[in-house]
Amino acid sequence: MHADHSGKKQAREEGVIARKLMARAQAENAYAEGEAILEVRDLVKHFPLTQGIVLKRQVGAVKAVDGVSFDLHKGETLGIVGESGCGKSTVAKLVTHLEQPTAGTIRYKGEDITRLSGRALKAVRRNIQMVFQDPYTSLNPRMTVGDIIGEPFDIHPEVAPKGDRRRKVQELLDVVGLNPEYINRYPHQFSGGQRQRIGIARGLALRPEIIVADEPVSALDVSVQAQVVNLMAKLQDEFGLSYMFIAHDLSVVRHISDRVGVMYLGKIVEIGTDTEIYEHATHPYTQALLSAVPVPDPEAEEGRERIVLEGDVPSPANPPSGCHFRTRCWKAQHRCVVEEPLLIVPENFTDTAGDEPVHHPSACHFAAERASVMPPAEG
Ligand SMILES: Nc1ncnc2c1ncn2[C@@H]1O[C@H](COP(=O)(O)OP(=O)(O)OP(=O)(O)O)[C@@H](O)[C@H]1O
Repeated sequence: MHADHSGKKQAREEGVIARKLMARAQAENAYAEGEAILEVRDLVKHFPLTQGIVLKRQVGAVKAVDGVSFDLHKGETLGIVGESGCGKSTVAKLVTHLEQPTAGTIRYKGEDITRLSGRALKAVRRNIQMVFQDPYTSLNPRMTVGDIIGEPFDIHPEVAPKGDRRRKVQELLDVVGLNPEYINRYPHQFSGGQRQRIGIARGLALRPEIIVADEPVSALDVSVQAQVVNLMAKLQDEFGLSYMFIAHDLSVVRHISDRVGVMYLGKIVEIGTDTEIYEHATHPYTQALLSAVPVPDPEAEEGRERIVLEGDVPSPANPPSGCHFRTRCWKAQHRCVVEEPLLIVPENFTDTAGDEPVHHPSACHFAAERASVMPPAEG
């Protein structure tokens, strides 16, 4: 009796949150360009490590995401960059509610959406969509392109009533630069770049406000990568989308990102505008990544320093004490072993020319610019 009552109460509350979120999403100008529509604070995801087959015992935890905070502003692209295993995909899954966080909060348009269920979750999911990395495995080979792109309408029939679906799917094909007549074809009949366009069309079907793209171009040839990134930039303008764009190297996100966050072992170690990160990086890890960014002009390449990081990323099940990066850092000192650096704007600190104060946060006790590793500014 009591359980039934609380179940009804929960359903009612979910309904209220769902309606609030839908109403806000529909109020076109409720959120102006540049306002934070997503606020992530102290997000943590630990995956338990267990031993034993019958009686499973927890013997530790993989600290995939270990205290991540950032804002995503309306209409912007936030690039998230870092080596394999640093927790980028897990952040993406937490934001899109494919995983539940161990701790921390996610607010969407001011509303706490961290632990939603039922109708409220459905409403949020409609507005925060994911585009996956691998266009070869993320599309069901037995479904036609029309069915793949139209599948989200099964869950949200209010967006496209049955009789209107074919037209909507054809519109989406057109929007992503594919021939609307291909609606009955199967994924294997398309190239890698075209398949990623199909994935993007599917992500757009419910007219979300936020798209979380997890390495959307990493599986594609370099020549095709630029086309897909350009398409995403065009769609962003057309639909006023906000993107979280995940990649493992800095060169991919440079063209599209307004701001970039650099992740290492479950934490953001530096975050700033594209100019701050690409021209005034102060964290040694960001500098190492920047030094590996290829530049086409051999003259510009001359005199640039290449920082080669020793060893692999340590296991997130057993990260180093203090600063997680210290085991691979040439600046590491005793302080780095005992004191974890906070992600803060370094105090009284100016750029390499000594005239501009540095304004962006960097989680390093010895944050400082190193001009010799920066790739030249984009022309
Ligand atoms: N479901 C899970 N169970 C246990 N460990 C997991 C799970 N998902 C991810 N991990 C671990 O969490 C860490 C972070 O993984 P994640 O996939 O988020 O990293 P990533 O930076 O996206 O790497 P990649 O680019 O290789 O996908 C890794 O050590 C990974 O093995």
